[in-house]
Amino acid sequence: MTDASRVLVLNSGSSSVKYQLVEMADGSRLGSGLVERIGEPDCPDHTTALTRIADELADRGLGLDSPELAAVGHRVVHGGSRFTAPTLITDEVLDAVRELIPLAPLHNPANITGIEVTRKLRPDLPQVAVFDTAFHTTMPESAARYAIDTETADRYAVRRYGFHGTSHQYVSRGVARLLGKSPEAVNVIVLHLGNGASASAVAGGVCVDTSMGLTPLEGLVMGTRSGDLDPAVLLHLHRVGGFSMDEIDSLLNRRSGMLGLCGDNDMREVSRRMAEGDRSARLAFDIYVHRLRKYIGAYYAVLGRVDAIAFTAGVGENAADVREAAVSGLESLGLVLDPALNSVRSPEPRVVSREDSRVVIAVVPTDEELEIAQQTFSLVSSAAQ
Ligand SMILES: Nc1ncnc2c1ncn2[C@@H]1O[C@H](COP(=O)(O)OP(=O)(O)O)[C@@H](O)[C@H]1O
Ligand SMILES: CC(=O)OP(=O)(O)O
Ligand SMILES: [Mg+2]
Repeated sequence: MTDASRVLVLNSGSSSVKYQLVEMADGSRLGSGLVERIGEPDCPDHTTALTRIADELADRGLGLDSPELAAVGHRVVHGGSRFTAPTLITDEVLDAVRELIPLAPLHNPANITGIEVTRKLRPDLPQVAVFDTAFHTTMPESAARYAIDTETADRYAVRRYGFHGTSHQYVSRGVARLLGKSPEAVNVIVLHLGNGASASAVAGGVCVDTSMGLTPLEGLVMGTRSGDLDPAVLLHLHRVGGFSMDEIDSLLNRRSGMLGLCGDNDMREVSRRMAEGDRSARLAFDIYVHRLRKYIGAYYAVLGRVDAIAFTAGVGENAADVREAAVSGLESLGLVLDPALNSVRSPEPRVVSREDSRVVIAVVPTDEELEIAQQTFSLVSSAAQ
Protein backbone atom coordinates (compact mmCIF):
# COMPACT_ATOMS: atom_id res chain seq x y z
CA MET A 1 0.00 0.00 0.00
CA THR A 2 1.46 3.36 -1.04
CA ASP A 3 0.38 6.67 0.42
CA ALA A 4 -0.78 7.87 -2.97
CA SER A 5 -4.14 9.46 -2.20
CA ARG A 6 -5.20 11.38 -5.26
CA VAL A 7 -7.65 10.28 -7.95
CA LEU A 8 -8.03 11.84 -11.39
CA VAL A 9 -11.55 11.47 -12.80
CA LEU A 10 -12.30 11.70 -16.52
CA ASN A 11 -15.93 12.13 -17.57
CA SER A 12 -15.81 11.93 -21.37
CA GLY A 13 -19.04 12.85 -23.13
CA SER A 14 -19.88 12.86 -26.80
CA SER A 15 -18.56 16.40 -27.30
CA SER A 16 -16.87 17.31 -24.02
CA VAL A 17 -14.53 15.99 -21.35
CA LYS A 18 -14.96 17.04 -17.71
CA TYR A 19 -12.17 16.25 -15.26
CA GLN A 20 -11.46 16.55 -11.56
CA LEU A 21 -8.35 15.80 -9.54
CA VAL A 22 -9.46 14.91 -6.01
CA GLU A 23 -7.33 14.60 -2.85
CA MET A 24 -9.11 11.70 -1.15
CA ALA A 25 -7.64 12.44 2.30
CA ASP A 26 -9.99 15.41 2.65
CA GLY A 27 -12.14 15.35 -0.51
CA SER A 28 -10.62 18.62 -1.79
CA ARG A 29 -10.47 19.41 -5.53
CA LEU A 30 -6.90 20.14 -6.61
CA GLY A 31 -7.99 20.80 -10.16
CA SER A 32 -11.07 20.62 -12.31
CA GLY A 33 -12.17 21.71 -15.74
CA LEU A 34 -13.94 21.09 -18.97
CA VAL A 35 -12.90 20.83 -22.60
CA GLU A 36 -15.89 21.47 -24.84
CA ARG A 37 -16.76 21.49 -28.55
CA ILE A 38 -14.78 18.38 -29.42
CA GLY A 39 -15.05 17.75 -33.16
CA GLU A 40 -14.62 21.40 -34.08
CA PRO A 41 -11.39 22.78 -35.61
CA ASP A 42 -9.97 23.99 -32.29
CA CYS A 43 -10.23 20.51 -30.74
CA PRO A 44 -10.69 17.89 -33.47
CA ASP A 45 -10.98 14.78 -31.27
CA HIS A 46 -10.98 13.28 -27.77
CA THR A 47 -7.27 12.45 -27.93
CA THR A 48 -6.52 16.17 -28.41
CA ALA A 49 -8.83 17.08 -25.53
CA LEU A 50 -7.28 14.54 -23.16
CA THR A 51 -3.72 15.50 -24.10
CA ARG A 52 -4.66 19.12 -23.38
CA ILE A 53 -5.98 18.16 -19.94
CA ALA A 54 -2.83 16.13 -19.16
CA ASP A 55 -0.64 19.10 -20.21
CA GLU A 56 -2.72 21.55 -18.16
CA LEU A 57 -2.30 19.39 -15.05
CA ALA A 58 1.43 18.87 -15.74
CA ASP A 59 1.96 22.65 -16.01
CA ARG A 60 0.60 22.96 -12.47
CA GLY A 61 2.84 20.19 -11.16
CA LEU A 62 -0.16 17.82 -10.93
CA GLY A 63 0.63 15.69 -14.00
CA LEU A 64 -0.12 12.03 -14.59
CA ASP A 65 3.51 11.24 -13.61
CA SER A 66 2.83 12.45 -10.05
CA PRO A 67 3.63 9.76 -7.42
CA GLU A 68 0.68 10.99 -5.33
CA LEU A 69 -1.75 9.77 -7.99
CA ALA A 70 -3.38 6.52 -6.84
CA ALA A 71 -5.63 5.86 -9.84
CA VAL A 72 -7.66 7.29 -12.68
CA GLY A 73 -11.43 6.81 -12.54
CA HIS A 74 -13.41 6.87 -15.78
CA ARG A 75 -17.11 7.41 -16.35
CA VAL A 76 -18.08 4.59 -18.73
CA VAL A 77 -21.63 5.05 -20.00
CA HIS A 78 -22.68 1.53 -21.06
CA GLY A 79 -21.74 -1.52 -18.98
CA GLY A 80 -24.40 -3.85 -20.40
CA SER A 81 -25.68 -6.59 -18.08
CA ARG A 82 -22.19 -7.61 -17.05
CA PHE A 83 -20.82 -4.63 -15.13
CA THR A 84 -22.77 -4.02 -11.96
CA ALA A 85 -20.00 -2.38 -9.91
CA PRO A 86 -16.82 -0.30 -10.33
CA THR A 87 -14.29 -2.44 -12.19
CA LEU A 88 -10.50 -2.43 -12.45
CA ILE A 89 -9.68 -1.99 -16.14
CA THR A 90 -7.81 -4.87 -17.78
CA ASP A 91 -7.40 -5.69 -21.49
CA GLU A 92 -10.35 -8.02 -21.19
CA VAL A 93 -12.58 -5.36 -19.56
CA LEU A 94 -11.57 -2.88 -22.25
CA ASP A 95 -12.58 -5.38 -24.95
CA ALA A 96 -15.97 -5.84 -23.27
CA VAL A 97 -16.52 -2.06 -23.15
CA ARG A 98 -15.60 -1.95 -26.84
CA GLU A 99 -18.18 -4.66 -27.63
CA LEU A 100 -20.85 -2.42 -26.09
CA ILE A 101 -20.18 0.47 -28.51
CA PRO A 102 -23.28 -0.29 -30.65
CA LEU A 103 -25.44 0.35 -27.56
CA ALA A 104 -23.80 3.73 -26.76
CA PRO A 105 -22.20 4.99 -29.96
CA LEU A 106 -21.99 8.61 -28.78
CA HIS A 107 -20.42 7.77 -25.42
CA ASN A 108 -18.43 4.50 -25.12
CA PRO A 109 -15.81 5.36 -27.82
CA ALA A 110 -14.95 8.56 -25.95
CA ASN A 111 -14.61 6.63 -22.68
CA ILE A 112 -12.29 4.11 -24.36
CA THR A 113 -10.09 6.90 -25.75
CA GLY A 114 -9.72 8.29 -22.21
CA ILE A 115 -8.55 4.90 -20.96
CA GLU A 116 -6.10 4.42 -23.85
CA VAL A 117 -4.56 7.90 -23.58
CA THR A 118 -4.04 7.41 -19.83
CA ARG A 119 -2.44 4.01 -20.44
CA LYS A 120 0.02 5.48 -22.90
CA LEU A 121 1.09 8.16 -20.41
CA ARG A 122 1.10 5.99 -17.24
CA PRO A 123 0.93 2.27 -18.10
CA ASP A 124 1.50 1.29 -14.45
CA LEU A 125 -1.39 3.30 -12.99
CA PRO A 126 -4.57 1.47 -11.90
CA GLN A 127 -7.59 2.59 -13.91
CA VAL A 128 -11.18 2.02 -12.82
CA ALA A 129 -14.39 2.09 -14.86
CA VAL A 130 -17.49 3.42 -13.10
CA PHE A 131 -20.54 2.57 -15.19
CA ASP A 132 -23.63 4.76 -15.73
CA THR A 133 -25.68 1.57 -15.94
CA ALA A 134 -24.48 -0.03 -12.67
CA PHE A 135 -26.92 1.63 -10.26
CA HIS A 136 -29.85 0.48 -12.40
CA THR A 137 -29.01 -3.22 -12.45
CA THR A 138 -31.31 -3.67 -9.42
CA MET A 139 -34.39 -2.89 -11.54
CA PRO A 140 -36.88 -5.76 -11.41
CA GLU A 141 -37.47 -7.66 -14.67
CA SER A 142 -40.96 -6.16 -14.83
CA ALA A 143 -39.38 -2.71 -15.28
CA ALA A 144 -36.29 -3.74 -17.26
CA ARG A 145 -37.89 -5.88 -19.97
CA TYR A 146 -39.63 -4.58 -23.07
CA ALA A 147 -42.79 -6.42 -24.09
CA ILE A 148 -41.29 -8.06 -27.18
CA ASP A 149 -40.54 -11.68 -28.01
CA THR A 150 -38.30 -12.95 -25.21
CA GLU A 151 -35.97 -15.00 -27.37
CA THR A 152 -35.27 -12.11 -29.74
CA ALA A 153 -34.76 -9.74 -26.80
CA ASP A 154 -32.29 -12.12 -25.16
CA ARG A 155 -30.38 -12.87 -28.35
CA TYR A 156 -29.71 -9.16 -28.98
CA ALA A 157 -29.44 -8.05 -25.32
CA VAL A 158 -32.48 -5.83 -25.83
CA ARG A 159 -33.64 -4.58 -22.43
CA ARG A 160 -33.70 -1.36 -20.43
CA TYR A 161 -30.32 -0.59 -18.85
CA GLY A 162 -30.74 3.03 -17.69
CA PHE A 163 -28.03 5.71 -17.50
CA HIS A 164 -26.78 8.60 -15.34
CA GLY A 165 -26.72 5.99 -12.55
CA THR A 166 -23.78 7.54 -10.73
CA SER A 167 -25.77 10.76 -10.49
CA HIS A 168 -29.02 9.04 -9.45
CA GLN A 169 -27.11 7.20 -6.73
CA TYR A 170 -25.26 10.30 -5.48
CA VAL A 171 -28.39 12.46 -5.49
CA SER A 172 -30.70 9.88 -3.89
CA ARG A 173 -28.22 9.57 -1.00
CA GLY A 174 -27.90 13.36 -0.85
CA VAL A 175 -31.66 13.69 -0.44
CA ALA A 176 -31.68 11.17 2.41
CA ARG A 177 -28.92 13.19 4.14
CA LEU A 178 -30.92 16.38 3.63
CA LEU A 179 -33.91 14.69 5.33
CA GLY A 180 -31.71 13.44 8.16
CA LYS A 181 -32.51 9.81 7.28
CA SER A 182 -30.61 6.81 5.99
CA PRO A 183 -30.98 5.99 2.26
CA GLU A 184 -32.73 2.71 3.25
CA ALA A 185 -35.51 4.72 4.90
CA VAL A 186 -36.56 6.89 1.99
CA ASN A 187 -38.34 6.59 -1.37
CA VAL A 188 -37.21 9.21 -3.86
CA ILE A 189 -37.92 10.31 -7.42
CA VAL A 190 -34.71 11.75 -8.92
CA LEU A 191 -34.95 14.02 -11.96
CA HIS A 192 -31.53 14.39 -13.63
CA LEU A 193 -32.12 17.20 -16.14
CA GLY A 194 -28.92 18.05 -18.03
CA ASN A 195 -28.25 17.94 -21.73
CA GLY A 196 -29.20 14.27 -21.49
CA ALA A 197 -32.08 13.83 -19.02
CA SER A 198 -33.49 10.91 -17.07
CA ALA A 199 -35.81 10.17 -14.15
CA SER A 200 -35.48 7.35 -11.65
CA ALA A 201 -37.56 5.79 -8.90
CA VAL A 202 -35.36 4.85 -5.94
CA ALA A 203 -36.89 2.77 -3.13
CA GLY A 204 -34.85 2.50 0.05
CA GLY A 205 -31.61 3.31 -1.81
CA VAL A 206 -32.28 0.83 -4.61
CA CYS A 207 -33.25 1.79 -8.17
CA VAL A 208 -36.58 0.20 -9.17
CA ASP A 209 -37.23 2.04 -12.44
CA THR A 210 -35.62 4.60 -14.72
CA SER A 211 -36.63 6.41 -17.89
CA MET A 212 -33.68 5.66 -20.20
CA GLY A 213 -33.62 2.27 -21.87
CA LEU A 214 -31.46 0.18 -24.19
CA THR A 215 -29.68 3.44 -25.05
CA PRO A 216 -29.76 6.98 -23.61
CA LEU A 217 -32.54 7.95 -26.06
CA GLU A 218 -35.70 6.81 -24.24
CA GLY A 219 -37.72 8.80 -21.74
CA LEU A 220 -37.71 12.53 -21.10
CA VAL A 221 -37.40 15.27 -23.72
CA MET A 222 -33.70 16.29 -23.82
CA GLY A 223 -31.51 18.98 -25.37
CA THR A 224 -31.19 17.21 -28.73
CA ARG A 225 -32.87 13.80 -28.11
CA SER A 226 -36.56 13.01 -28.57
CA GLY A 227 -37.09 10.71 -25.61
CA ASP A 228 -40.22 8.50 -25.81
CA LEU A 229 -42.02 8.06 -29.10
CA ASP A 230 -44.14 5.44 -30.82
CA PRO A 231 -41.59 2.97 -32.30
CA ALA A 232 -43.68 3.01 -35.49
CA VAL A 233 -42.44 6.58 -36.08
CA LEU A 234 -39.13 4.99 -37.16
CA LEU A 235 -40.88 2.58 -39.51
CA HIS A 236 -42.96 5.39 -40.99
CA LEU A 237 -39.93 7.65 -41.59
CA HIS A 238 -38.09 4.75 -43.19
CA ARG A 239 -40.91 3.40 -45.37
CA VAL A 240 -42.77 6.54 -46.27
CA GLY A 241 -40.11 9.23 -45.78
CA GLY A 242 -37.25 7.21 -47.29
CA PHE A 243 -34.97 7.91 -44.31
CA SER A 244 -32.02 5.56 -43.85
CA MET A 245 -31.36 4.08 -40.38
CA ASP A 246 -28.36 6.40 -39.93
CA GLU A 247 -30.51 9.42 -40.81
CA ILE A 248 -33.15 8.37 -38.28
CA ASP A 249 -30.44 7.83 -35.65
CA SER A 250 -29.05 11.29 -36.25
CA LEU A 251 -32.53 12.87 -36.32
CA LEU A 252 -33.59 11.36 -32.98
CA ASN A 253 -30.27 11.72 -31.12
CA ARG A 254 -28.88 14.99 -32.47
CA ARG A 255 -31.65 17.07 -34.06
CA SER A 256 -34.68 16.41 -31.86
CA GLY A 257 -35.63 17.36 -28.31
CA MET A 258 -35.58 21.08 -27.52
CA LEU A 259 -33.30 21.77 -30.51
CA GLY A 260 -35.69 20.11 -32.95
CA LEU A 261 -38.76 21.73 -31.40
CA CYS A 262 -37.57 25.34 -31.23
CA GLY A 263 -34.01 25.60 -32.57
CA ASP A 264 -32.31 25.92 -29.16
CA ASN A 265 -31.10 23.09 -26.94
CA ASP A 266 -30.06 25.35 -24.05
CA MET A 267 -32.85 25.88 -21.50
CA ARG A 268 -31.49 29.35 -20.66
CA GLU A 269 -32.10 30.45 -24.24
CA VAL A 270 -35.56 28.79 -24.27
CA SER A 271 -36.59 30.67 -21.10
CA ARG A 272 -35.26 33.96 -22.45
CA ARG A 273 -37.19 33.55 -25.69
CA MET A 274 -40.37 32.59 -23.82
CA ALA A 275 -40.13 35.78 -21.78
CA GLU A 276 -40.10 37.68 -25.09
CA GLY A 277 -43.30 35.93 -26.16
CA ASP A 278 -41.73 33.42 -28.59
CA ARG A 279 -44.37 30.78 -29.31
CA SER A 280 -42.19 27.91 -30.50
CA ALA A 281 -39.98 28.25 -27.39
CA ARG A 282 -43.15 28.22 -25.24
CA LEU A 283 -44.47 25.08 -26.94
CA ALA A 284 -41.08 23.32 -26.59
CA PHE A 285 -41.04 24.19 -22.87
CA ASP A 286 -44.61 22.92 -22.45
CA ILE A 287 -43.76 19.61 -24.17
CA TYR A 288 -40.65 19.22 -22.00
CA VAL A 289 -42.63 19.85 -18.82
CA HIS A 290 -45.60 17.70 -19.85
CA ARG A 291 -43.28 14.67 -20.28
CA LEU A 292 -41.63 15.39 -16.94
CA ARG A 293 -44.98 15.50 -15.14
CA LYS A 294 -45.98 12.18 -16.71
CA TYR A 295 -42.85 10.55 -15.27
CA ILE A 296 -43.42 12.10 -11.85
CA GLY A 297 -46.91 10.59 -11.87
CA ALA A 298 -45.67 7.24 -13.16
CA TYR A 299 -42.93 6.91 -10.56
CA TYR A 300 -45.29 8.03 -7.82
CA ALA A 301 -47.40 5.00 -8.73
CA VAL A 302 -44.33 2.72 -9.02
CA LEU A 303 -43.10 3.71 -5.54
CA GLY A 304 -46.49 3.89 -3.79
CA ARG A 305 -45.07 6.13 -1.08
CA VAL A 306 -42.85 9.06 -2.07
CA ASP A 307 -40.82 10.94 0.55
CA ALA A 308 -39.02 13.34 -1.78
CA ILE A 309 -38.54 14.51 -5.33
CA ALA A 310 -35.04 15.76 -6.18
CA PHE A 311 -34.08 17.98 -9.11
CA THR A 312 -30.47 17.86 -10.32
CA ALA A 313 -28.01 18.60 -13.21
CA GLY A 314 -27.79 21.81 -15.28
CA VAL A 315 -31.52 22.37 -15.82
CA GLY A 316 -32.75 20.78 -12.58
CA GLU A 317 -30.34 22.79 -10.41
CA ASN A 318 -30.80 26.13 -12.16
CA ALA A 319 -34.14 26.41 -13.93
CA ALA A 320 -36.65 27.51 -11.26
CA ASP A 321 -39.33 27.86 -13.97
CA VAL A 322 -38.98 24.19 -14.98
CA ARG A 323 -39.24 23.03 -11.34
CA GLU A 324 -42.30 25.18 -10.74
CA ALA A 325 -44.09 24.01 -13.89
CA ALA A 326 -43.20 20.37 -13.16
CA VAL A 327 -45.00 20.27 -9.79
CA SER A 328 -47.71 22.91 -10.14
CA GLY A 329 -51.18 21.55 -9.53
CA LEU A 330 -49.86 18.43 -7.79
CA GLU A 331 -50.86 19.58 -4.27
CA SER A 332 -53.30 16.68 -3.97
CA LEU A 333 -50.28 14.34 -4.37
CA GLY A 334 -48.68 16.12 -1.43
CA LEU A 335 -46.35 18.33 -3.46
CA VAL A 336 -46.44 21.98 -2.40
CA LEU A 337 -43.65 24.20 -3.73
CA ASP A 338 -42.50 27.32 -1.84
CA PRO A 339 -42.03 29.95 -4.59
CA ALA A 340 -39.61 32.02 -2.48
CA LEU A 341 -37.38 29.03 -1.65
CA ASN A 342 -37.60 27.84 -5.26
CA SER A 343 -36.26 31.15 -6.59
CA VAL A 344 -33.12 31.07 -4.39
CA ARG A 345 -29.92 30.28 -6.34
CA SER A 346 -27.38 28.24 -4.42
CA PRO A 347 -24.81 25.50 -5.01
CA GLU A 348 -25.96 23.74 -1.80
CA PRO A 349 -28.49 20.90 -1.47
CA ARG A 350 -31.74 22.54 -0.36
CA VAL A 351 -35.45 22.08 0.24
CA VAL A 352 -37.75 24.15 -2.01
CA SER A 353 -41.14 22.89 -0.77
CA ARG A 354 -43.33 24.41 1.91
CA GLU A 355 -43.09 23.11 5.43
CA ASP A 356 -46.56 21.54 5.15
CA SER A 357 -45.68 19.71 1.90
CA ARG A 358 -46.10 15.98 2.56
CA VAL A 359 -43.49 15.20 -0.10
CA VAL A 360 -40.23 17.16 0.19
CA ILE A 361 -39.19 18.87 -3.05
CA ALA A 362 -35.41 19.30 -3.12
CA VAL A 363 -32.60 20.60 -5.31
CA VAL A 364 -29.48 18.47 -4.90
CA PRO A 365 -26.52 19.45 -7.11
CA THR A 366 -24.99 16.36 -8.63
CA ASP A 367 -21.26 15.59 -8.54
CA GLU A 368 -20.64 12.56 -10.75
CA GLU A 369 -16.88 13.21 -10.64
CA LEU A 370 -16.66 13.13 -6.84
CA GLU A 371 -18.77 9.95 -6.69
CA ILE A 372 -16.53 8.32 -9.35
CA ALA A 373 -13.42 9.40 -7.38
CA GLN A 374 -14.78 7.81 -4.19
CA GLN A 375 -15.79 4.55 -5.88
CA THR A 376 -12.42 4.39 -7.66
CA PHE A 377 -10.39 5.04 -4.53
CA SER A 378 -12.38 2.58 -2.50
CA LEU A 379 -11.75 -0.15 -5.10
CA VAL A 380 -7.99 0.44 -5.43
CA SER A 381 -7.56 0.79 -1.65
CA SER A 382 -9.28 -2.51 -0.97
CA ALA A 383 -7.34 -4.20 -3.80
CA ALA A 384 -4.05 -3.00 -2.26
CA GLN A 385 -4.76 -4.53 1.17
N1 LIG B 1 -29.08 28.98 -15.32
C1 LIG B 1 -29.61 28.02 -16.07
N2 LIG B 1 -30.93 28.05 -16.35
C2 LIG B 1 -31.49 27.10 -17.12
N3 LIG B 1 -30.81 26.08 -17.65
C3 LIG B 1 -29.50 26.00 -17.41
C4 LIG B 1 -28.84 26.96 -16.60
N4 LIG B 1 -27.53 26.61 -16.53
C5 LIG B 1 -27.40 25.48 -17.27
N5 LIG B 1 -28.57 25.11 -17.79
C6 LIG B 1 -28.86 23.97 -18.66
O1 LIG B 1 -28.07 22.85 -18.29
C7 LIG B 1 -27.66 22.14 -19.47
C8 LIG B 1 -26.36 21.41 -19.22
O2 LIG B 1 -26.50 20.59 -18.08
P1 LIG B 1 -25.32 19.62 -17.61
O3 LIG B 1 -25.82 18.87 -16.44
O4 LIG B 1 -24.06 20.41 -17.47
O5 LIG B 1 -25.29 18.70 -18.89
P2 LIG B 1 -24.30 17.60 -19.42
O6 LIG B 1 -23.53 17.06 -18.24
O7 LIG B 1 -25.24 16.60 -20.00
O8 LIG B 1 -23.44 18.29 -20.42
C9 LIG B 1 -27.54 23.21 -20.54
O9 LIG B 1 -27.84 22.71 -21.79
C10 LIG B 1 -28.55 24.25 -20.10
O10 LIG B 1 -29.73 24.05 -20.84
C1 LIG C 1 -25.99 8.90 -20.77
C2 LIG C 1 -26.16 10.33 -21.12
O1 LIG C 1 -27.15 10.73 -21.69
O2 LIG C 1 -25.17 11.13 -20.75
P1 LIG C 1 -25.06 12.71 -21.03
O3 LIG C 1 -26.22 13.37 -20.34
O4 LIG C 1 -23.73 13.09 -20.40
O5 LIG C 1 -25.08 12.89 -22.53
MG1 LIG D 1 -23.96 15.13 -17.46
